[in-house]
Amino acid sequence: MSNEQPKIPQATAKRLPLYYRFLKNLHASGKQRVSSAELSEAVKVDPATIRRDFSYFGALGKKGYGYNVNYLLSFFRRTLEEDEVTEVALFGVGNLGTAFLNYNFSKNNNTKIVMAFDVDERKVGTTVGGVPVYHLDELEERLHENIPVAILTVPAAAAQALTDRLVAQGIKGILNFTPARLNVPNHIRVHHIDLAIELQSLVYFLKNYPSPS
Ligand SMILES: NC(=O)c1ccc[n+]([C@@H]2O[C@H](COP(=O)([O-])OP(=O)(O)OC[C@H]3O[C@@H](n4cnc5c(N)ncnc54)[C@H](O)[C@@H]3O)[C@@H](O)[C@H]2O)c1
Repeated sequence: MSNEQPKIPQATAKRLPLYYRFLKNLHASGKQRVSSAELSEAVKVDPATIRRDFSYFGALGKKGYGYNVNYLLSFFRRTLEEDEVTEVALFGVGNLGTAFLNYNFSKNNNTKIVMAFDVDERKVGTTVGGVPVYHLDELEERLHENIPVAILTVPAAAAQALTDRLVAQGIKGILNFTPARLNVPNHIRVHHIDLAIELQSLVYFLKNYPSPS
């Protein structure tokens, strides 16, 4: 995809996400155009640098008009590959898993849960939030290399054995909502979200570091 794009200097490329975020906000507020002076004020980059940066994108601002916000946004989206969706599999369609399936991540994100697994026969074969639920026995058959991420919302006791199977299947990242600490090879990334610990830590900070006002 990036083959068709002009080569952008690294310093310019680093500023892209900054411009992009600001332009998304502008677009959301209904603005159609923006001047380099306005952009400069918002992202704290001088207008000359902005004009040079934007000339790499083929966006030549018109005097007295500025830049077309839609044009810039579509350029940034292509360049930052935001259109590319990462597919995710979810394991454990219980209280938490069901909530995640019903919450459509893809609305404001570039990830999408495309399949779910459970061991409960009452759940297997159903569709939750538009996502099909398969039996865990079908993991090796269904999970393919285009699904690099797994969300674990199974009971803690089932988490490690499941993780071993996911690793054998070539998973790259795991978002772990169970309290179990997972053992994985170094090349696999695990993000652990422990709501009980987060809540405890919030309460601790409220008690020990009350706000100054
Ligand atoms: N519910 C919460 O608010 C909450 C909050 C924080 C963390 N957690 C953690 O998230 C996990 C899920 O919690 P929950 O409340 O949704 O539990 P739950 O009991 O409602 O759901 C667990 C689901 O996993 C399925 N399951 C069991 N073994 C499995 C396996 N090997 N493979 C696939 N599916 C399997 C069960 O059939 C069930 O549908 C737990 O580890 C829990 O500690 C839950």
